[in-house]
Parts: sequence; C-alpha cells; structure tokens
Amino acid sequence: MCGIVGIVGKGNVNTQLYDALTMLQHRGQDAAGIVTCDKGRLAQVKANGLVRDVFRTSHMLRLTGTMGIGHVRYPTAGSSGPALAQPFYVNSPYGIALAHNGNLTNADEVSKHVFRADLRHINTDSDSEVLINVFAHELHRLNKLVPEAGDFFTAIEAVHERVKGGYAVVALIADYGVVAFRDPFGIRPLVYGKRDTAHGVEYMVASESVALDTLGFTLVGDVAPGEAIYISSNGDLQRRQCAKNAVLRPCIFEHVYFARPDSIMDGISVYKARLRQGEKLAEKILRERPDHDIDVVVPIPDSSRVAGQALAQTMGVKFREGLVKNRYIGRTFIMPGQQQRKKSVRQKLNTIELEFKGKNVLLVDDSIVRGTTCQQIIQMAREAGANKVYFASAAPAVCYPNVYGIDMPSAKELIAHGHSTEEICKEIGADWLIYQELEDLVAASSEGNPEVTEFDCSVFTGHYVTGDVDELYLTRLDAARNDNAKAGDVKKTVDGDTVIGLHNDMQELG
Ligand SMILES: O=P(O)(O)OC[C@H]1O[C@H](OP(=O)(O)OP(=O)(O)O)[C@H](O)[C@@H]1O
Ligand SMILES: NC(=O)CC[C@H](N)C(=O)O
Ligand SMILES: [Mg+2]
Repeated sequence: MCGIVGIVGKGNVNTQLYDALTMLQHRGQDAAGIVTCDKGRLAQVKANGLVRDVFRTSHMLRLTGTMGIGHVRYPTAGSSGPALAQPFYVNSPYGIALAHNGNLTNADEVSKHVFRADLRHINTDSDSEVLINVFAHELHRLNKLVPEAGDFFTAIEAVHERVKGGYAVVALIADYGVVAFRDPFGIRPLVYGKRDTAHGVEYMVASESVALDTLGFTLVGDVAPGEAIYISSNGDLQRRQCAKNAVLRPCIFEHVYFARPDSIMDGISVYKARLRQGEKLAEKILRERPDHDIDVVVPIPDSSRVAGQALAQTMGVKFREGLVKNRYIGRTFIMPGQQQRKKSVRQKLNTIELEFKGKNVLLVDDSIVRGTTCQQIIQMAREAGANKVYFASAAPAVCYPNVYGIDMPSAKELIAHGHSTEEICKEIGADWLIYQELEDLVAASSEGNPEVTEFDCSVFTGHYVTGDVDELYLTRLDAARNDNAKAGDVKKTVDGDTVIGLHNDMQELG
C-alpha cells in the first residue's frame, strides 16, 4: 500500500507535496520521493526512509516548480532498495515521472513484452517501472510533438488493455501537466480536490482525502474506476473514462486497516465504517455469548480504536485504553521482515497494569494477519495480571494472499490459513476468539455509500476480482516474496549485490 500525490498549483508545490506525503506516511514507510517540474525541467529527490528523513531543506530548494508528484513506498514487488523508490522516470516521450500504488498481476509477462516488442529496457524488478514504460510506449506510438489531453487518455486506454491488477497512478509529463488514473475495478483509492487562490484554481490528486484536507483543498470526488483525469500546467482539468466495463470493487482492507479514519474513499467515511464494524461485532458477541463475563474492552492501538470504542458502547461494557503506544514507532504490519515486526510490537505497545489486573479483558484489533501483534499482546495482558483474555477481530479471518498492493504474498505466513477459529485461538493463546462475519464487514462499509455494494475481499475469500489470479501465480508470488525470500533480498542489498538505481546515485553516495 503506497501513498501517491500530484499537485498542479500556481506557486512552488514542493512543500505542499512534502506535507501531503507526511499525511500519507501510514501507507508506506520504506521510501519516499518527489519529482517537480520547473519550466520543462524535472527535479527529483527519492531515497529509502520516512518522509521527514529523506528530504532536507537543500533538497526542497532544488525541487522547484508549480507542478509535481510524490510517493511513499511500501514494497510489494522487487526489493526494498533505493533503486525501486518512486517516482520512476523515463525521458521519452516528453519526460515522464510516474508514481504507483498497487500491484500488477501480469508484470512479468508485460515486462518481457516491453523489452521484446516495445524495445524498452526495464532496470529493476519493480512492476511500477513496467507500468511507466507501457504508458510511455503507448504515448510514443501516437507520435505527437505537442500532445493534447486526448492523447494522454488514448495512451491510458491502451495501458488498461495491457496491464492487470491494482493500480492508482499519478504521472507528471514535463511541461504539460499531471495525469492520474485508476484501474478498471478501482481497487486502490484515488481522490482529487481543488483550491481557489488569488491566482486561479489549484488541483491535487491523492490516495486519501486527509492529504487534501490538511492542505486546504476541497474534496471534489474520487477518480472513478478506469477513469483518467488530466490537469494541464495552466490548471485546466479534463476527465475521461478510459476502460471498458469498469466497475467499482475497492479493496475493503483499506477500511479495515490501511486508510486513516479521517479519510473518505469512494464516498465512504472510513471512520464511520469502523464504527459500524465495532457495532456489528458487538452484536455478534452478544448473540454468541449473551451471558458474557467481559469486564473491560481494550483496543490495540492504533487502528482498532474506533471499532473498539463502538463495540464497547454497543455491548454496554467499559472501554479502557489499557495499551499505550509509543508514537515514535511506525506501523508494525508494513515492516519488511518478521523479526523486525516482532520486536517492534513490544517497543510500540505497553500495558497499563491496573486496567488488566484481575479482570476479564476483551482485546479488540482491526485484524489478525500473521498473528505477530495479538500473540504478544495476549501474553502482555496475562503478565499484567488479566484473569481471562478474550480476543475480537473487527475483520474476518485473513486466509489468502493479497495480490493488489498489500504485502501478504504467502498463505503459509497467515495464521488463519487452513486453520479453524479454535486452532487460531489456541495458537495465539487467547481464552476465546471471535471474528467479524464477512457480510457484516461488507455491510459496515456499504452502509456508508449504498452505491458501493461489492468490494475486493480477496484476503478473506480467495476470490480475486481481476479474474486472472490462479494457483500458479500464487505459488510464484509466495516463492518470490515470502519472508525468507525477502530476507535474502535484504542481505543482497547489504552485501552490495543489488541493482543500483540509475537516477539515484547521489542518494546512494550520501
Ligand atoms: O497479525 P499481525 O500480522 O500482527 O497484523 C495485524 C496487526 O498489524 C496492524 O497494526 P500496525 O502495528 O501495523 O498498525 P496500527 O498502529 O495502525 O494498528 C493491525 O492494526 C493489527 O494490529
Ligand atoms: N504497496 C504499493 O502500492 C507498492 C507499489 C509497487 N508495487 C512497489 O512495490 O513499489
Ligand atoms: Mg494494529
């Protein structure tokens, strides 16, 4: 899950891109990058690290121009090395920089075709580098010295024909403007907004509306599935549906975990969806255990707080923040290796003993994926003197890999894969475990916008909306990206045996 942003403004946009990326930091902690365009010249800074660590004042002074794009990365393809930090750049045609959230499911085959038929070189294992080359090739084929909006849209139509998977994209075309588009299922989110200034209207596209809010842009709406928008350098916005049979199937895991609660995506308030998740889970608990002996509900910060509060209220049970989060430790789940994830849970969360001692505690989390968090927290609750430790997940059991931009590539690493609720309960060391029903999760989101009735729920069902994901694909994905394979990649990076980014040498040399 990466975060992307694009701005076409009336003054320098560098600090605004920086601020927007800070607002999207929760979507990717591995690398960050910005490309701006000033009088036809592109300037780029990208490197591994958090936004606040990557960009220095000296960089910002070089990132001049009234339009630009930015990216925060959470790797789902290739290594996490600096060569794969985004945006990517190609010089032909026009000079294009592109940032991508999602994952292409046919990247390998398209990559071969890009090389053999389009005669274009791909330098990394990044699916996003494949995507920029497909877009560039399709634009090049139109053979226009001076492209117009319609040309960008025609190229994007061809992109939709060639690539499959989840993709929300922003691209900066030197001198011309910013284009943004979303895959035909709208799996990954993308919104846009505008701001009136004394010099005219400014536009911004971003993964989440929080980025617009904080910069004073008003949310206009979502980029529709398959739709593309083009904002020219002088601030004209045009849109076009570029995909055949586009239909909205957004990733429901955004509402469970990824998005910030103060975001609105596809007309659904993430905050309210999480409130409803808590209410529905509470109703299930009351149905299954009308005579429960729960003394207190404790959420596992951060993401489950909203659902946890609604759950406690619906049940009429005390809600207590019995776990305190160290605000300087990032999100655990999106860290690259299991060792790092395990260590960070303990660093990140600490118990307030008096909320546990002698009590029957219901811990609530938004989801259980690998089980890293809940196993440790249940142990900590016991060490803090809890009498009984029950566990509730606001999402159903996560049993299947994600292929659309969430790094859950290996079914074997998912604690629920092939196991019953009782077995998982035993494994995590809880006295009782309860999961949300899938239909309740879907209803919790759908009630926020009745026009959105279906979602990509593949991590719960194993049904992949793009229809092209088979056993062979999943086996290959597992082999390439399970934790052991990734540990090998990290070692390669440390040993220096990795691809060096062509455009990133300054960063690597420090
Ligand atoms: O079963 P696991 O593999 O541990 O994954 C699930 C956990 O990971 C996430 O928390 P994270 O710490 O990433 O972020 P948060 O602070 O937003 O809750 C999520 O909210 C769960 O707590
Ligand atoms: N999580 C994402 O959206 C990742 C984007 C892209 N697949 C990458 O690995 O860089
Ligand atoms: Mg969490």
